[in-house]
Amino acid sequence: MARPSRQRNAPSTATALQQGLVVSSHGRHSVIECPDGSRRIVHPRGKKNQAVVGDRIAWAAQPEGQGDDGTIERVEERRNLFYRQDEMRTKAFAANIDQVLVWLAAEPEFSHKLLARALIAAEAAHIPPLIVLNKSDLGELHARGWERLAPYRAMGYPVLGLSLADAEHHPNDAALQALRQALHGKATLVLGPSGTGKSTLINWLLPGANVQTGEISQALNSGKHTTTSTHWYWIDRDSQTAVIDSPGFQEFGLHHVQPTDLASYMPDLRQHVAQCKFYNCTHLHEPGCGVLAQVGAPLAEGGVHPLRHKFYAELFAERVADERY
Ligand SMILES: Nc1nc2c(ncn2[C@@H]2O[C@H](COP(=O)(O)OP(=O)(O)OP(=O)(O)O)[C@@H](O)[C@H]2O)c(=O)[nH]1
Ligand SMILES: [Zn+2]
Repeated sequence: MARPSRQRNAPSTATALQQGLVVSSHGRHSVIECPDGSRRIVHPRGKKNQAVVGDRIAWAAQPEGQGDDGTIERVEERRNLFYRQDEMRTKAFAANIDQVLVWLAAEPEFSHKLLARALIAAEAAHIPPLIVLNKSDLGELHARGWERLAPYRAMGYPVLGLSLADAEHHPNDAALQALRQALHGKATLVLGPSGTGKSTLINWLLPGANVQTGEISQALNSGKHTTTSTHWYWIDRDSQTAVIDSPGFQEFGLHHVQPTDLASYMPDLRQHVAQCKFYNCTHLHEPGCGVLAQVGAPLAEGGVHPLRHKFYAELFAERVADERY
């Protein structure tokens, strides 16, 4: 029996709202996990889908006869949101996460700039980062990458070196165990360049992960395997530990970070700011600047690596230039 058409867009006050966790997102559609573990597709009432992976949402079932998809009625308040932003748009990675794992490898060689930008975005969102350098089986190349990470270790970020090659045959490997330990009980967003082993990581943590996303994502992507969307994977039976993978990126805009806040999101600079003579010091040229005084000093003694200060100055200039327009 046909229903009156006005019901189509009527708010669903009659239907009790249900809770769901957004586990993947595909443009206008999101896949949610319900408290009973079942999954279903939901979409917003309006054009734009505000929900991102990791969001808790309240959703309503469609009136009978109007399909299985639910509608997103409310996105619950977020604990945090990890995102990047350029002039054009904001690109959210995930909400409500406990840490950001920047996943790098001996090869391809990582970019300091992208790493530094991702770390600043994490600091700005108050989400603790950790760094992994994969492919330690590549010897010399790995040693070089490890050396390039020295400033990040010195500024206090946890950095793990490991190899996922043949990982399933080395369950007692100390570094792999340390990684599992770091992930335990948390929701971790994994972020990193292409070719570093992120898919290998998910498959090691969760053999058969592709199967788990199976049916619904195939329906939404017309069967082609996609790495262009973000997925939330529970890696334990109790749904306490999750990893979230995300598509790679070439740019990491920080339009949401004020130039004068930058130093407070860079731990190596931050530790010296209190020594600056002027309260509004930009740490670029001022006399009596606590940061400039440490540029080139040994890292072990709290020194600021010259490349880090150069990066800071460039990013500062970039952000100031953005604000002029
Ligand atoms: N030598 C070595 N190779 C590895 C290791 N981990 C992964 N690989 C290889 O690196 C290549 C890239 O791994 P993927 O897991 O596809 O990398 P990804 O980060 O998911 O890359 P995209 O899918 O392009 O985003 C594959 O050939 C893996 O077999 C490792 O620890 N050592
Ligand atoms: Zn200063």
